This record gives sequence, C-alpha cells and structure tokens, in this order.
Amino acid sequence: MPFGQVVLGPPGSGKTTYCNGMQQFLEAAGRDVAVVNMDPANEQLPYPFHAFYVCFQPSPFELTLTIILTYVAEVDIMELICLETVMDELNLGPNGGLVYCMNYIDEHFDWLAERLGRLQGTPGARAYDADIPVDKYILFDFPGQVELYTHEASVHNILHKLQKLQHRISVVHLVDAHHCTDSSKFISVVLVSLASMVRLELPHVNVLSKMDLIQQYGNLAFNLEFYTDVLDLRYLLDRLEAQEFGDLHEEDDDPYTQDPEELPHAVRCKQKLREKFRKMNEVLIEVIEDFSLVSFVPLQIEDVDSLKHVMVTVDKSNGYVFIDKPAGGILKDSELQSERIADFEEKYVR
Ligand SMILES: Nc1nc2c(ncn2[C@@H]2O[C@H](COP(=O)(O)OP(=O)(O)OP(=O)(O)O)[C@@H](O)[C@H]2O)c(=O)[nH]1
Repeated sequence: MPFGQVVLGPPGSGKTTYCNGMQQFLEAAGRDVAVVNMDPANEQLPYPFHAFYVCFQPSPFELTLTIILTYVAEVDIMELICLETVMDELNLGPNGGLVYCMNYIDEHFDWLAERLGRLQGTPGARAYDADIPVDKYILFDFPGQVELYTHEASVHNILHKLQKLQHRISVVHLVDAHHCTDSSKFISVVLVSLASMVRLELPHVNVLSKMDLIQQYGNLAFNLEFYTDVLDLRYLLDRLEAQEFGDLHEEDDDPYTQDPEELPHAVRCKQKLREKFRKMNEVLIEVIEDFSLVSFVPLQIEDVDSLKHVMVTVDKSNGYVFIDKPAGGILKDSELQSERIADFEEKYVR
C-alpha cells in the first residue's frame, strides 16, 4: 500500500522545490521516495539526476569539458503529454492547454497506473520491519493553476483513481507565506485552500511556504499563530476596510460623526460601498468559520525543523505514522503545536 503526498498550490508557491527538499529529507530519514511529475509544463526538474551527457564545448582558448546533468522525475507525465505540443497542435493558450492536458491524463490514467506499478516493482522499495512491507513513498508534483482543483474535474478524478489503486495520499497545499501581511490576500488564500479541501475530499495539509520571506512586503498585523491557526478572522474586518477605503476616523466623511442626509452624493455612495464591502467580508469570514477546516503549517525549505513539522503533520493525516518504525518517535512527540509556531515566529518574524 503506497503512501504519498499530492503537492498543489498556486504557480510559484514552491511545489517543485518542496518535492525536491522533502524527497531529500525523507530519504535521509530512511524512506524510499519517488517523485512523479504531474505537470505537463514542468520542463526543469531539480530532482536527483538519472542520466547525464558529456560534451565538449569549445571556448576561445581551449576545449572545456562540460557535463550536462539531466534531471528527471522517476515518472514524468511529459512522456505522455506535453503542454507545448498541445498548444502548438491544438492552437490553445497555456491555460486552455493545461486544462486539455489534465483531462487527457484523466482519460489515459492507465498509462500512469502502469508506470506507478513499475515504480513499485523496482528494487529499492524496502521495509523497515520484516513483517511490514513498505512501498515507495510517492510525491506527486502537480501544476499550480487553481481552476484545475477548484472547479475542473480532472485532478479530482485522477486523485480518486489513485485512491482506488490503494494509494494513501494527502494533499499538501502550498501558499506563499507573505500573503499573511495583506489581509485581503490572506482571506483569498484561506478561501482557495478551503475550496481545494472541499473539492478534493482528501486529507489536507495547508502549508505557508517561504517562511523566510514572510515579511518581504510588510509586517504581520498579528502574531504568527493567528495566521497558522486561522483564528478569529473578524479581527481582520477593520483592516480590510481601511485597506480598501482608507482609515475611517481620519476621513471627513465619517458616517458616525455626520448626518448621512447632509453628505454629498459621492460620499454617500462611497459609504454604501464601504458597508457592502464589510458585509461581503463578514459573509466570507462566516463561510470560513462555519467550515472550520483551514489551518496552516509554516515551512522554510532549508529549515530541517520546518520540514519535520510538515512531515509529522502529513504522516498523521495519511496514516503513515502507524506503520513507520524509524519515525515512530513522532507518536511520542509531545511538543505542542503552539510551541512550534512560537519557534517559527522567533526565527522568521522580526
Ligand atoms: N526564499 C525561499 N524561496 C523558496 C522557498 N521555496 C521555494 N522557493 C523559491 O520559489 C521559487 C518558485 O519555486 P518553484 O518550486 O519553482 O515553485 P512551483 O510552485 O513549482 O512553480 P510552478 O511550477 O511555476 O507552479 C523558486 O525560485 C524557489 O527557489 C523557500 O522556502 N524560501
């Protein structure tokens, strides 16, 4: 029964970097890990190389030996379908092309099933305990376009076909940590994470990636735990309003100090818009709180503690924690989540 992670998230959120970092981390922890590239546009893969070419490159002074390393994932969906070819042959743009590619993968799932079967058959898959056979642990690197997993059916179908093949998978959904410094962007990423959780119906671990860059575009308004635990988002309401319309009490058109009938038409319109905007945010926050599903795990890809934190959370979500002997200590790990978040705050939030 293979365990694994399905890595999703908006373009540039660090999915490929995560797969590479997590593969190295898990292998160092004694697991046998394979990466499956599910992105038909992912041409440059940073995974351990499996092939290399040597060529001579003439320089003005001498012939220099250049070694070109070719990085490939253990299974690469680009062998089945490639976005560039689809765009050329069907005259589609990048987004339409990607939707086509994912539908094609869904329809030709047998190809993927056969490759995954071959992967498990390769030597290297080993057991930590003679009684418990352990298959390769698989990291699936998916494309980032949000529509693929919020309302298109293909990714949903592919993941459920994987489940039918007995793959025990958790979704790891990455979003850039710097979105926490902008209240409206934070609400948006929480909603995208929630939509993905509800749509894909799989164990889900949401990750705030690139923690080292969290304050790249500004300071956090609250402590880190507020964002990781998605606590009472109502505290963001005033900030959202001020961000959009300016600070209420510094303005002449303060509705609480003036009779609305005496205000000019433009100012009254602005106030109405402001009220509607607040109501809309209240409703969005209510949706998030009613589901009460979203929380985040912070990650900085070069920080081993943060990788371990993500690994522990994923292992609990997909059940790997019940079979993994070397990482069995995780079960005894009594470190509190809040203590961990406080550590991250100390390291990355100035
Ligand atoms: N500082 C910092 N940079 C990171 C971290 N993780 C990823 N990056 C950088 O973020 C950029 C995007 O990373 P990718 O792994 O290509 O992101 P992706 O989600 O696979 O991108 P697409 O394939 O375009 O969807 C790269 O320049 C990475 O080096 C991190 O923890 N810290």
